[in-house]
Amino acid sequence: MFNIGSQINDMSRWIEGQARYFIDASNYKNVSRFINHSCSPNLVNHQVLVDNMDCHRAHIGLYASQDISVGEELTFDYRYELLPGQGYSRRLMFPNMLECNAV
Ligand SMILES: C[S@@+](CC[C@H](N)C(=O)[O-])C[C@H]1O[C@@H](n2cnc3c(N)ncnc32)[C@H](O)[C@@H]1O
Repeated sequence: MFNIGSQINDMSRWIEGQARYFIDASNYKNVSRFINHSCSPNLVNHQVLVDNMDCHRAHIGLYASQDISVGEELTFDYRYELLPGQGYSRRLMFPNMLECNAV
């Protein structure tokens, strides 16, 4: 059996401490590169293990957090941080750009 909890904690250490992995869309990208930031987004992100249980290869999945109308812009919160055992809290992915008044 795999210990998912410890793998998730490993992932939080990358992000909180010496992050060894990041997503760079300069060479390989998908449609998610067009999604803008919002402080009140209609998408949330979760790590998703695809094909294997290796958290080093986790995908970032974007999921609707509410009903979304046809033609409505999709947005997610760029502020993102994993905390051990707590899912995610917030950290600016683009620190110079986007501040939200509400935390
Ligand atoms: C992943 S891209 C999003 C798609 C981009 N707006 C485009 O048209 O290709 C991230 C960049 O979009 C811009 N951006 C994203 N959200 C924004 C927002 N809420 N307000 C202003 N600019 C935003 C910033 O320039 C940011 O570096």
